[in-house]
Amino acid sequence: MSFIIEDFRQSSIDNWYWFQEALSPEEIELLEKLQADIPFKQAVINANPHDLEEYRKSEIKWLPQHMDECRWLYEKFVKMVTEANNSLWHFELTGIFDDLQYTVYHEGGGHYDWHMDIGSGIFSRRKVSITLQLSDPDEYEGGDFEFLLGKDIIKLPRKKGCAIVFPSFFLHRVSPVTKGVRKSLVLWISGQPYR
Ligand SMILES: O=C(O)CCC(=O)C(=O)O
Ligand SMILES: [Fe+2]
Repeated sequence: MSFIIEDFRQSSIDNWYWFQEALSPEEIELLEKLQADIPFKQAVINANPHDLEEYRKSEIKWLPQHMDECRWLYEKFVKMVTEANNSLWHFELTGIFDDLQYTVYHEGGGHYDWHMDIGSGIFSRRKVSITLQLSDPDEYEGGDFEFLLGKDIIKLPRKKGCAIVFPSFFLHRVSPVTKGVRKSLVLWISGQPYR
């Protein structure tokens, strides 16, 4: 009789991780100066492009990986994702396929409906997502970043400068902003399709 020896390492795939102060107020100020020179792009979604406005209403711009001034930001994000991944999931992560996304949701319906960050084609490489709150909770109403886990809606922390790290297959949304403006910084860490 022979036995197959497997590595039965456990993975907490239904759990997330967060950092209370991922960026300091001074670092956020620096980032805001950096992004001011970059133009906004039309946001695309991988769900139903016909419902663009209905599904997602936000302004986005990309902070390029190759821009030297952005390097410190990428380093911080990679460090956070590595810590989260080593603690919870143990996914094979190999790189960053998309640039850092700077996102703005305006009063009067700025939102992003329930979605996963993975999809077919190039989106199948996203494995871990990280979102960083760039706005003071007092500056806006609504605009909650939420997970749908089973039938529970989980509201994530709103504190300016905190970051939430989660598997890219989590269903998540940004509820409509009813007052003020909410901003976020999002990055996806990639690898071969999940393993
Ligand atoms: O704005 C956020 O915090 C999250 C945005 C998001 O889920 C996305 O761009 O995929
Ligand atoms: Fe997302």
